[in-house]
Amino acid sequence: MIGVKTLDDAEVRGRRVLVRVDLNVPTDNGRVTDRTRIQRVLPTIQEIADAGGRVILLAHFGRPKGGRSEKDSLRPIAAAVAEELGRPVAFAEDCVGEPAERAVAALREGDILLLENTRFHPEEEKNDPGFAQQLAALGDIYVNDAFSAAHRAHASTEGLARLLPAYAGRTMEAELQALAKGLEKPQHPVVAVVGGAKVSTKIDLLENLVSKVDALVIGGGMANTFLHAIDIGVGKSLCEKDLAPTAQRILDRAKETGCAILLPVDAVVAAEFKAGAPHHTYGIDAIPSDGMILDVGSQSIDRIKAAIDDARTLVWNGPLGAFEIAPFDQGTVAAARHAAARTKAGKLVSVAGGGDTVAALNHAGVAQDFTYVSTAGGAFLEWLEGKKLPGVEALRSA
Ligand SMILES: Nc1ncnc2c1ncn2[C@@H]1O[C@H](COP(=O)(O)OP(=O)(O)O)[C@@H](O)[C@H]1O
Ligand SMILES: O=C(OP(=O)(O)O)[C@H](O)COP(=O)(O)O
Repeated sequence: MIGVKTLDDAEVRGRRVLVRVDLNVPTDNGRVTDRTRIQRVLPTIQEIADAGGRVILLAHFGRPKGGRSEKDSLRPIAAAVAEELGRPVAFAEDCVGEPAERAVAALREGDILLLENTRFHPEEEKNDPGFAQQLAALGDIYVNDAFSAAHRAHASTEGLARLLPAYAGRTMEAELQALAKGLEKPQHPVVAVVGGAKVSTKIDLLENLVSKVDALVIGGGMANTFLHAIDIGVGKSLCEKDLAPTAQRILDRAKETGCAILLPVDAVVAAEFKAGAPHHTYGIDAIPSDGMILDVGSQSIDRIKAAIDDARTLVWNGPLGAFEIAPFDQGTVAAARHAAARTKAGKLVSVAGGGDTVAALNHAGVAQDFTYVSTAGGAFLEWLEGKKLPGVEALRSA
């Protein structure tokens, strides 16, 4: 169904397996503050090591622009991976050349090695064929388990798949299966929930969604631009007024495709963007001129829940309000819990992604109840935009 070879098709015993992972995790003074991405790639690493493969992990960290820097070294991440795995992880000071070759040569069956940041070489981001060849020379086969970096056509995410027998790792496989269920071959009706701060970062995404889904819920700061476009006053709310024609075009397109658009019918308004700020719920026609919309109101929440009840598939990106500051998290939390309950009851396939979306679902305490929550930010958005991801395409044509 997903059109790629997986670990089921790979013979790994005794072989040097180059495994591309995404270890681009948040850190504070070298300490990893969220290990989700590390935990996601453990099954692939364990499976290959347990089957007698020699695991060579390839990853980038930060955006060092081709130069070496202590702050972008993967060395501290190797320690975190080892801790999570409960087995040793060797580290090589460079991802190509003598340090890498020496470390690879020392690997026994079942051993695990992490190579230093691929982006310490500018050739990585240029997808330089010579650099990809140098990486390929270190392995016998290639496994890509980094969906969240698959929107980059880099040597370690794309080039390598063209040089070695290439397979999807278990996380990549799960991600592609979930995405196929979410939007590529979903069960209809499909409802998309899109929120977040701005329209400007999600124009392509909204345009793609209105041609694919049956209903689109627009919430968060971006809803204000749509409300402004249909002549509803939004007071001092976040609003990209210059994008009103774009919002109108998306609304017109939705009419053509028969996609129902759900905009807020009421909103929680405060005078300032601050936790616990005095707030009041107004009908959407009556937003005070000095007020700021920070969440959807209770009637809007009921409509969103009803739209979720009508759907068999849900795709979600972006919070419905300023969920980081209470009580403006209520719309997001209520909708997330409702979707989670429908999913647990076996009535909904729910797929969510995006940095703040994952944080919002965790905040609501229901991320584990969704069918799939992607750890990808940019790659998930590009997929929602309907773009082909170079890392995935390379696996498909391998
Ligand atoms: N009504 C609103 N006014 C201001 N900011 C909002 C509003 N609704 C949501 N936001 C903000 O949008 C941000 C998330 O947007 P975004 O980065 O687009 O989401 P994601 O990372 O999931 O794609 C959050 O920080 C949230 O506080
Ligand atoms: O963390 C990442 O991006 P994301 O936060 O958009 O998911 C990926 O590792 C890609 O990194 P990049 O955006 O520096 O190419």
